[in-house]
Amino acid sequence: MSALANHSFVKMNGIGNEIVVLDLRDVKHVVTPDEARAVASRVPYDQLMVLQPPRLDGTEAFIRIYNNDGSESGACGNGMRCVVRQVFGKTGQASATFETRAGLLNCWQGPAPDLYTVDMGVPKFGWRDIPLAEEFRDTRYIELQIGPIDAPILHSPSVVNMGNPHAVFWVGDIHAYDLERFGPLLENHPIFPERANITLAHIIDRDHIEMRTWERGAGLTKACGSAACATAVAAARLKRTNRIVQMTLPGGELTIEWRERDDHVLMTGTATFEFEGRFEPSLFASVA
Ligand SMILES: N[C@@H](CCC[C@H](N)C(=O)O)C(=O)O
Repeated sequence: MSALANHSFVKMNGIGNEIVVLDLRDVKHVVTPDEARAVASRVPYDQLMVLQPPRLDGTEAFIRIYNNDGSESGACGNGMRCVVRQVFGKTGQASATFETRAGLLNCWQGPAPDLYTVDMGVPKFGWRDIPLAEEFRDTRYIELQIGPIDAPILHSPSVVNMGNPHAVFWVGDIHAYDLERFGPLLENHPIFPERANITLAHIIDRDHIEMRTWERGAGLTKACGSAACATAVAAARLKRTNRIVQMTLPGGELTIEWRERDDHVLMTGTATFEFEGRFEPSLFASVA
């Protein structure tokens, strides 16, 4: 029987990004892609955040992040705020460090009781780090377009790795494009050997950007925290915004700071508890 049978979980959201938090620190089990998909079929989520026993001194947990298609990601900003809220609520801590595939993440209580800040680390811009399938010396804009060659619909995205790959297309109206149609084409474009998260972003002014994202492995979501970080950094890199910006996403607001002194990206926003449940054993009956 699956180790997840009868195990409790918590359903949350990070400004509308649907998150399931599963604390497996007391169980020696690595969730399989089949199990991740089985969970998504019963408790629909964008990301499943699994807490495993800590591997390093001074960390609370090693976090595995699953998309609802069963693939794994190195980063999930909104999911991390949900994990942080759960852990702080249980222990009374006001700060903690977690390990993910992308490295160590320091997290702390934000400037108001319902706000949580995650240090998302240092963005990477090298073409091999994104990763891209071919060399681009300047990743502030890369040559990539969809639509007719002489009248492209979307073109010249900025690319950033924020623990996961992101492409940001700069547009005048984020609602004027069929992201559900173009998202999968761009996510799976051969230029992105590990696929990519695809964002449409509109710079309102030097302190404010609005955006929406088609997520790798999860589809259209109400919010993507790492995409908000990637977009803020890409805009500041183009000198079009300041290093602290307000990000408006379909599900809510995030504040992103690309810290001057060490280039770390700090993401601040809310995390919302929805309900707690327990997995029925039958859910995993046909799972390897
Ligand atoms: N929603 C997340 C990002 C989730 C991971 C992404 N789909 C990927 O595979 O890279 C966030 O808030 O950052």
